[in-house]
Amino acid sequence: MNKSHAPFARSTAATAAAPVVTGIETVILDLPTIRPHKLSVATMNGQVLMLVRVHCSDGITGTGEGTTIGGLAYGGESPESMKTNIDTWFAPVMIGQDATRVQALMARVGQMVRENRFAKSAVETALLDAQGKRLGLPVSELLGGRRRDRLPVAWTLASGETARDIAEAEQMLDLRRHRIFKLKIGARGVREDIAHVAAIKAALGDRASVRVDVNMAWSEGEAAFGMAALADVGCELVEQPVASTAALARLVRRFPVALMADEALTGPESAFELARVQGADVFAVKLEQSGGAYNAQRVATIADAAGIELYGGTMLEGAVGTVISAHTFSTFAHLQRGTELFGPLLLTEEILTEPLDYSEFELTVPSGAGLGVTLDEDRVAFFARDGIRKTISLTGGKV
Ligand SMILES: O=C(O)C[C@H]1C=CC(=O)O1
Ligand SMILES: [Mn+2]
Repeated sequence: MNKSHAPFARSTAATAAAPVVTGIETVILDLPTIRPHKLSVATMNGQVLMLVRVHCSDGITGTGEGTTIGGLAYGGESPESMKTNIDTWFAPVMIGQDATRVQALMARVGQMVRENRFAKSAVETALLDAQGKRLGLPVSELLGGRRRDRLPVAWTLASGETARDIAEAEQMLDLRRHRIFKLKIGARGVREDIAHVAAIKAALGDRASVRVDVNMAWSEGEAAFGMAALADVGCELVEQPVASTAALARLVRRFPVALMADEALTGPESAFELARVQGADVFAVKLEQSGGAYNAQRVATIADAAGIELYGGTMLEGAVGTVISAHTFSTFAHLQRGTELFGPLLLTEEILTEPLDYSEFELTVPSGAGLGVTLDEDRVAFFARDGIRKTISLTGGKV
């Protein structure tokens, strides 16, 4: 080997100096939501989080999260499959490896685990959290450096009832928490949905921006009719009305309303294809869908190069998944459409020792080392599946 390359030739295997991964733990949490959340693909009556902890030989532990929407209703992974796959397949590949070389270690995982973007995102988050704590730096700085400390946050109106959605939007405006609203449509007929959007936009007027997410429920014909009608009632953006990229490309720019890709966007390759066929005005970038923070940054770079706008999406993650997304979106060169990082606010329970700061329509990106948040271990133990709560209910409170 050429000696001059020696410093860069270190494998991910353990060296005397570098801390290594010593253990990986996973846990599933079942958390209640403030109300049912109705999407065209599923109605969520609670949220399930998979937390992963990566322990390292220097005593540092990093935490990551894997979360889905409606179990398997949205994609090929569930919190339970992530837990099984991390325990069974990721852990043996990672244990004993240099914990400080996050990208090299994730490449090693990638050689042994072909798919499983969500689980990879969770594990990469934990490695980044640990490395940030080790270096005393926020994860945003490991990702190239934040460009902003605060992110605008949209709220999703998805109670399924127009009047209740309007009341909820008014409450959010009063609290100065959200002024961008995403309406979940597609479960009902197109005309009924348009009337729903029109009523909400008419009630909120210029005080708020209104967008919709169809979650692929429409045919191309319904989408053509629906997008024209949505433009007429003052909706400014339509998210993933149809499933296919080819159909998105036929719909884009035909109507005076922006078209955003979500489900069609599953990482850099699909981002490149969407850009190539000019299939969207906006990308909803999600860390889990992209396969982690670095891949989300690659998606954002492709969008920038193609003149596509960016929106920071969510898989309705809890605090940990939300915060890694916030760190990553804070590094994007452009974030024209803001974010929807409201996941923790949909849950009735706080699992951090200090809640995230949502104020003045924005979320503050934490500035402490690593993710910059601390889990409340008692709460985690309480909500763990098969954990304390179950023990209490089985024993009638006598533990
Ligand atoms: O965008 C989605 O499809 C999923 C998610 C994001 C916000 C929300 O309410 O649901
Ligand atoms: Mn969506």
